Amino acid sequence: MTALPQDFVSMMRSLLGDEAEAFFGSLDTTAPVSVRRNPNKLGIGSTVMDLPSNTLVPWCPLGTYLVERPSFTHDPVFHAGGYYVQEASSMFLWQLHPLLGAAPIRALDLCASPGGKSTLLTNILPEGSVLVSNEVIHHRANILAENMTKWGYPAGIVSEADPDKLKSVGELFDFILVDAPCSGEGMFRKDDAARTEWSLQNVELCVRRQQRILSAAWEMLQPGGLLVYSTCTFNTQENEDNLAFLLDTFDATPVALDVPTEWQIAPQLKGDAPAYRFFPHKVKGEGFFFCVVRKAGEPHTPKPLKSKGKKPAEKEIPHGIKCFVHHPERYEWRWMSDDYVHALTPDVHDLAERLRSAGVRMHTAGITVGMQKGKDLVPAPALALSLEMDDHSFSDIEFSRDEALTYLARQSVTTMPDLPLGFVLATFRRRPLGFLKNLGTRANNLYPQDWRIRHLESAEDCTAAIN
Ligand SMILES: C[S@@+](CC[C@H](N)C(=O)[O-])C[C@H]1O[C@@H](n2cnc3c(N)ncnc32)[C@H](O)[C@@H]1O
Repeated sequence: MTALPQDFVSMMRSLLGDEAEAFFGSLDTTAPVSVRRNPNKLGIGSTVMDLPSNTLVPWCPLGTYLVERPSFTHDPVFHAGGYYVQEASSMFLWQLHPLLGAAPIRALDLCASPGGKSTLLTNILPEGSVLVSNEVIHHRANILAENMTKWGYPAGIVSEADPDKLKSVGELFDFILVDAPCSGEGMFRKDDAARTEWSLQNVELCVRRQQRILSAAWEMLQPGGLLVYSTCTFNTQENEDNLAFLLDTFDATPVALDVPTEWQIAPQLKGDAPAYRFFPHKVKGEGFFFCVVRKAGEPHTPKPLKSKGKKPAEKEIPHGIKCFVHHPERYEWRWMSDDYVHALTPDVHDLAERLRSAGVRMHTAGITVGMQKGKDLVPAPALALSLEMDDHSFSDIEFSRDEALTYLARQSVTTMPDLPLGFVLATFRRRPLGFLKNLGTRANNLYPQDWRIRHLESAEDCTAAIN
């Protein structure tokens, strides 16, 4: 590993005093491996969850440490959205649970890709809540959309916008997470490049960017709403100083969390406002900073969207497609620009309309259900992964692990003489992976090209590990 930058070493010595050497030592150790279960798709005890695990992550009941790092790519349950590979400190977000209440809310994850925290949020948001997961960088927004789709949350939107553009939607959200792009000192253990790219000038640049993002977030937060600010860096400029920026600039009050001392999470290094710090010499996880503030005031109902003249006539929704989801009556049914029919709860629909009016690009919204191709109603790949798919609409085929991997690599799969012709759901351990079209003499693999496993040949190395 490249040596730690000298300015970083001096800075951390003055921040940590006696603990500094233990901290530097921890940056030369191997990072722990942890995964977080999708409770809607995975009970305890399957595939990767069968691997030797030493402990649960203390602050998140869905998180488990693994003793070694298997090839997750070659576990079909990973592709089915059964779990997310996430370093443990980030799972601290779970601790927001008691603050979010029971009534449905509108939540925004402003810097969301690849989706670790957004996937976790779907498991702590009150039932009926909408989550907008936003990412400004195009290729990262694609990855986010893929991960969110696989997680299966039916009331999500994935958008791609700079926070300064997104903010024109106004005070819409009851909860906003800003997991900010940062100087990444927390990555010094895993990533050599993080060490070489670090500089004090870059820290300053990050601070300016973070304050711009926080200011935009503030304009989108409802009065009375909660904002979480987090980074994976250690310096105080990007952390406590930005918390102070929030408290000094806006009408914000800090919010404390109940954190048992045995978790070894350190308090803020500067000022009185409570913040939570994860140091790798104290916790089994990466470097992480976390704080919560509340905006003053009472929430208001956002003004209805102004209608922009007469809408073009909507194309008719094919009748049979509504049977593909549970409770079709709960949704507004719309054709969207991806040529798929989407099912949107009224709240998702309202938010999607507001984003559209603000000129924000959306990658997904609600449940992507299917499209009409000639006489066929073609189910969307995303439908197979949605928690709201009504699987009675399809015959299914249960794959062995090798067959599932072949399917996920988008290679040709076995013919299915015993199954009816048409669209068939492919499953592994009863978890849907995607669709095939059974043509009798052959079957078309409908797994999305962009999601396919690209290096199937190395799968054998890890068969023993994940069976
Ligand atoms: C720390 S990462 C987010 C990780 C994510 N929350 C998760 O848990 O998987 C920060 C994200 O901010 C995005 N980003 C970079 N520049 C940005 C900007 N100017 N405004 C908003 N987001 C930005 C990055 O592309 C990156 O995806």
